[in-house]
Amino acid sequence: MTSPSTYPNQDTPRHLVVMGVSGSGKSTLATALARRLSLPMAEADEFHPPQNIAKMSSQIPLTDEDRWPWLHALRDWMTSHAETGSIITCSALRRSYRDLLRTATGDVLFLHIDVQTPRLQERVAHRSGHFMPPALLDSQLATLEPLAADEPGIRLSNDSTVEQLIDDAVAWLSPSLPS
Ligand SMILES: Nc1ncnc2c1ncn2[C@@H]1O[C@H](COP(=O)(O)OP(=O)(O)OP(=O)(O)O)[C@@H](O)[C@H]1O
Ligand SMILES: O=C(O)[C@H](O)[C@@H](O)[C@H](O)[C@H](O)CO
Repeated sequence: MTSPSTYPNQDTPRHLVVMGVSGSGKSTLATALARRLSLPMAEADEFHPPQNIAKMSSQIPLTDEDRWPWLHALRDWMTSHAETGSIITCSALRRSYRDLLRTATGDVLFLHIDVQTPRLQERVAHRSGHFMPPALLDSQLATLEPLAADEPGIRLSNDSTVEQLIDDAVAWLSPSLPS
C-alpha cells in the first residue's frame, strides 16, 4: 500500500474512502475524520437504489451488476467535490470497484478497516435499526479483496478503540495534510 506522501502536491484534492465489510466501523471512523479534517462526507448506503436495499434486507447479496450504478454515483459525487476533496464510506470490496472509484477527479486514498471475524459477527448481531442482516456478513467477507500493494491506501486494524483508529489515520495522512 502506498503512502499519501507519494502525493506531495497539497493542492491536489484528496478523496478518502473508508472501506471494509458491513459492521467494520466505516461510518464511525469517517464521521470523526470528516469533523477532524473539515471534509464534506457522504455515506455510500445513501446512494443505493431502493432495489439494492430491498435485496440486502431480504438477505440476498448484491451482484456486480447491482453495484456498478451505485459505484458510478459515488464516483460522480467525489468528482463534484473535487475542489475541496471529500470523505466517503463505501464497502469497496473488490479491486475493480476501487479502480472505478479511483477515476474520480483528484487523488483517491483508501482506508481499509480490518476487523477480526468474531468481533464483526458480534457487532452486526447486536446492532438494531440497520437494514443489513448479519447473515450477509459471510458473503461480504468472501467478496472482499484486500488492498493490493500498488493501491494507495492503508489497512487499519479495528481491534483498537475509535480514538486510536482516528489517530492512526491522521498520522498516516499527515504528510499530505496542509500544515
Ligand atoms: N473501533 C471500534 N470499536 C468498537 N466498536 C466499534 C468501533 N467502530 C465501530 N464500532 C461499532 O460497530 C458497529 C458498526 O459500526 P459502523 O456502523 O460504523 O460500521 P459500518 O462499517 O459503517 O457498517 P455498515 O457498512 O454495515 O453500515 C456500531 O455499533 C459501532 O458503534
Ligand atoms: O457492497 C455491498 O454489499 C454494500 O455496500 C454493503 O456493504 C452495505 O451497503 C453496507 O455494508 C451496509 O451494511
